[in-house]
Amino acid sequence: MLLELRQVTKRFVDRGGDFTAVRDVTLSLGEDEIFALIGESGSGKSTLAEMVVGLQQPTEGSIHWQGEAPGQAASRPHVQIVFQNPDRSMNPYWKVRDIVAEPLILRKTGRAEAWKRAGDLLEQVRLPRELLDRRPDECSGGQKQRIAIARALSMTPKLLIADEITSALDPGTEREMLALLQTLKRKHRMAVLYITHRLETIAGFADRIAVMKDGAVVETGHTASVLSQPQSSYTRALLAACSYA
Ligand SMILES: Nc1ncnc2c1ncn2[C@@H]1O[C@H](COP(=O)(O)OP(=O)(O)OP(=O)(O)O)[C@@H](O)[C@H]1O
Repeated sequence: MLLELRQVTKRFVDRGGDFTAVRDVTLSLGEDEIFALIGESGSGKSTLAEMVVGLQQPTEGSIHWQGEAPGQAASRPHVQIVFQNPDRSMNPYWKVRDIVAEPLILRKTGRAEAWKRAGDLLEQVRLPRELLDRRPDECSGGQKQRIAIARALSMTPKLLIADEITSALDPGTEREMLALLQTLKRKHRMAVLYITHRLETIAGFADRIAVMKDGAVVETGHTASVLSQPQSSYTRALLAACSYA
């Protein structure tokens, strides 16, 4: 297994009191699988993802990476996250070539080589090299998501986390994005943790899914069996609310 979460809980404490965002979650992710995390807004998906990346620490439980001692405070270039709003991770004044090349330059790749790799990476996410000279506001939302993926790929991740990356895209662009993620997963032999509130998007895409409600995983299994024979009443309700009804 690439990654294991064992009884992970995250509690936030503020003036309003205690709030448990993630509750006793145990999950594992294989080396080249697409794992979808499904749940309504506020169910704890992003908090879980942030713990996997290391942006948040679990209050209880532990996260184990293959080949890494538990709790080892390593920087993790091998896990990259792409967010719903690509503008969050892009400097609006920079050209696309600098946005995609930045992680490489920070890791001491020479500028000329990093720019060349930026062009290759754009091709991998099926964008024309002409985009290298544009700024983010001259690109569409779907193009910006692909640019964010290209930048993440520059770190050759073992795990790519996609947090609601298709939520703002039209259905056709969303389908293209999912097909692209499948191709990239195979080419780069990486795992994908795909986070969404839309159960209807993951049939034929994700290998396994976990359904979250109020911070807890209420059901997990192979996508086809969860969709055809949901065990939890909550999953059944989600299915009934979308086109599987
Ligand atoms: N830093 C924080 N302090 C206090 N509460 C937080 C913090 N971060 C998240 N929460 C709360 O934890 C809960 C889970 O949030 P989270 O963003 O993980 O949900 P989500 O399923 O990703 O939702 P969405 O799809 O809307 O992004 C929410 O109720 C949120 O308000």
